[in-house]
Amino acid sequence: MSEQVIGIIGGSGLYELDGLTDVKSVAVTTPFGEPSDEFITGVLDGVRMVFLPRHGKGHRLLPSEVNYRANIYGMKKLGVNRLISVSAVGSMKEEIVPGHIVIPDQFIDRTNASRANTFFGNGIVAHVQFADPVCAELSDILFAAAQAAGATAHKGGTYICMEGPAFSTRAESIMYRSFGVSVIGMTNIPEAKLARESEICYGVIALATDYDCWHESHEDVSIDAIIDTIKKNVAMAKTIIKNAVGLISGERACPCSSAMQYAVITEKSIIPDEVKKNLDIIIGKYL
Ligand SMILES: CSC[C@H]1O[C@H](OP(=O)(O)O)[C@H](O)[C@@H]1O
Ligand SMILES: Nc1ncnc2[nH]cnc12
Repeated sequence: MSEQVIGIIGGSGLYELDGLTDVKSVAVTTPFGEPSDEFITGVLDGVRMVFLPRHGKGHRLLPSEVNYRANIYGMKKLGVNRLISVSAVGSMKEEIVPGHIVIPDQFIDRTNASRANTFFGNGIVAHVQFADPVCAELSDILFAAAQAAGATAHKGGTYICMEGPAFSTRAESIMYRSFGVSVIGMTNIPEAKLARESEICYGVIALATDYDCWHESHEDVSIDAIIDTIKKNVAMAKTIIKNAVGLISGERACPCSSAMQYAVITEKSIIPDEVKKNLDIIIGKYL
């Protein structure tokens, strides 16, 4: 049985985890450049954990500046097989009130800058299935963990990932609502794609912090209001993580762990050695 290692990527307002023992700060080198920060490893209730603040300590990286490839590579190198993203999001539905938790099950990609969101290229081509972009098993656990923490939690929903850093215009916000999305953020889509390519289960705890700018009787989104909502809810987010760790057990039975089995189309004999070496940690077993 392979060891379970749970990774947490902390978004806006979640820059550390509580309750870890045997804590170490680990600098990870990757063929894809620098991760957002050093990884924090430790043990929570007997389970090995790896934590990374997405925007770096002190929140110094824009959503477009985060090196998502290095972050996911680092998680894989440290043995992570289930990865939980904690993210601040705008609510796009009346019933998702700021302070509520959403466990999204779909994404729409509205990023437009050149965020590197694949490990492939440079002589190797792969196309992984992404119809269901999050791990259903992990998402079920996150929902149960949120309910057990006393949160008002919404199961499922679409997270639309915009480029930022400016928030949406009112016309964009109204258009996104017409798509039927539940929440809006700027970070999750590259992570979800890279986690899938790495055969890591990916699930999201999204904390609704605001009503973006579509709601006629609420203030337009501002950093002040977001930080205020995060501060009021950060303890709850940490409880959800702790609950989730307690609920995760055993081998993975989901398709995530073999997602890349048939995804590489390039003839193995022509894949450059350097590329094979760089991808060894990610999908070496198939090359
Ligand atoms: C601080 S508000 C905008 C910022 O917050 C979200 O980031 P994260 O997913 O890391 O919590 C959003 O995507 C923006 O990057
Ligand atoms: N309204 C919003 N738009 C994009 N990202 C967000 N993160 C938190 N609130 C947001």
